[in-house]
Amino acid sequence: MSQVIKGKPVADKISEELVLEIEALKEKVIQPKLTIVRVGARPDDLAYEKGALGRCKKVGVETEVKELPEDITQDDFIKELQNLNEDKAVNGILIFRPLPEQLDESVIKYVIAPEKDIDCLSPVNVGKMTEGDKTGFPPCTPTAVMEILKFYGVELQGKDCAIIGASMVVGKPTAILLLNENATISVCHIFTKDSAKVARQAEVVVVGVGVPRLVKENWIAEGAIVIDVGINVDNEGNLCGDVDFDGVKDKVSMITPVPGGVGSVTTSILAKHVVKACKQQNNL
Ligand SMILES: NC(=O)C1=CN([C@@H]2O[C@H](COP(=O)(O)OP(=O)(O)OC[C@H]3O[C@@H](n4cnc5c(N)ncnc54)[C@H](OP(=O)(O)O)[C@@H]3O)[C@@H](O)[C@H]2O)C=CC1
Ligand SMILES: Nc1nc(=O)c2c([nH]1)NC[C@@H]1CN(c3ccc(C(=O)N[C@@H](CCC(=O)O)C(=O)O)cc3)C=[N+]21
Repeated sequence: MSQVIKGKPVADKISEELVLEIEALKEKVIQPKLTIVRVGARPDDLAYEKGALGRCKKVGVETEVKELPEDITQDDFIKELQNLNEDKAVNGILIFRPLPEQLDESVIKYVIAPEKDIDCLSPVNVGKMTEGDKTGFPPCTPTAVMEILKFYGVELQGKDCAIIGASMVVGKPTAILLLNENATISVCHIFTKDSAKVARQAEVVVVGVGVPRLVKENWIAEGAIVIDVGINVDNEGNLCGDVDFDGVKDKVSMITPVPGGVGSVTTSILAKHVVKACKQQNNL
């Protein structure tokens, strides 16, 4: 029996908890605030921004979007970021990635204040995540993957997991978070000889590659659990994942849909991280 595991119940549960936490903060006259830094207007960034602003409003996190020109210089960008680091009213900073070419992420990642870095750009947070230090902020999307697996009762200890895609926003951190739950991990990327074979041997498959419906029926073992992180627009203009949902759905035990899966939980995690940052900054 295949179960389509939706993001909404997971997102709703997180949001309900956040509403209570934020009410308690407001009684102390503390207002959590997220600032989004967007350079230019990539459709991907705008889609995430829309979801993020909507979710934050719903739970009571204040938001601000710093929209910067596509051709902003590295020096000007760093000045803007330093202002946000110093602004006491700002608890969380989300910088949309990838940044345009003239901006050097390898420098910028050391500028963002780690305690405000709610999507794991800073090496401090990458290190904390790797060590399993819960005071840090792992990236929101991989955290959403973990929350979905937890919500639907998937036991990870000792499980064989395959991750298809190895970016710093999705694949690599997901591998680390699964490893921290004592799963056994294989990570596939563009140089992997046979990703389908690796996926076929796994009990849990997490996919984040950005290729519409790449993962077909012959990639998936009978009864596997499939988490599809991809958000793509296909040739007909429809939103679709990196997994051929219709092709694999009868073979799996659980699968996330797109839309309505991981993407809908990511924004709740974002709001949750802002509240966590706010509490830490107020020594609560
Ligand atoms: N649900 C959500 O909230 C979010 C969804 N996304 C979605 O997730 C997807 C991935 O995003 P992102 O990680 O940023 O993308 P990137 O392009 O940064 O990374 C894609 C990764 O997949 C690998 N890859 C590409 N093609 C293949 C292939 N045929 N076989 C195996 N590996 C492959 C790449 O390998 P290499 O590096 O070697 O080229 C790379 O590691 C996109 O659809 C994006 O829209 C992204 C963020 C949040
Ligand atoms: N630092 C950084 N972190 C990111 O995680 C990141 C990024 N930069 N840059 C852009 C990409 C793209 N991305 C999306 C997330 C959600 C939707 C999305 O459509 N969300 C819908 C739900 C979609 C669904 O239901 O599956 C919503 O929130 O309402 C789209 C795109 C994040 N990214």
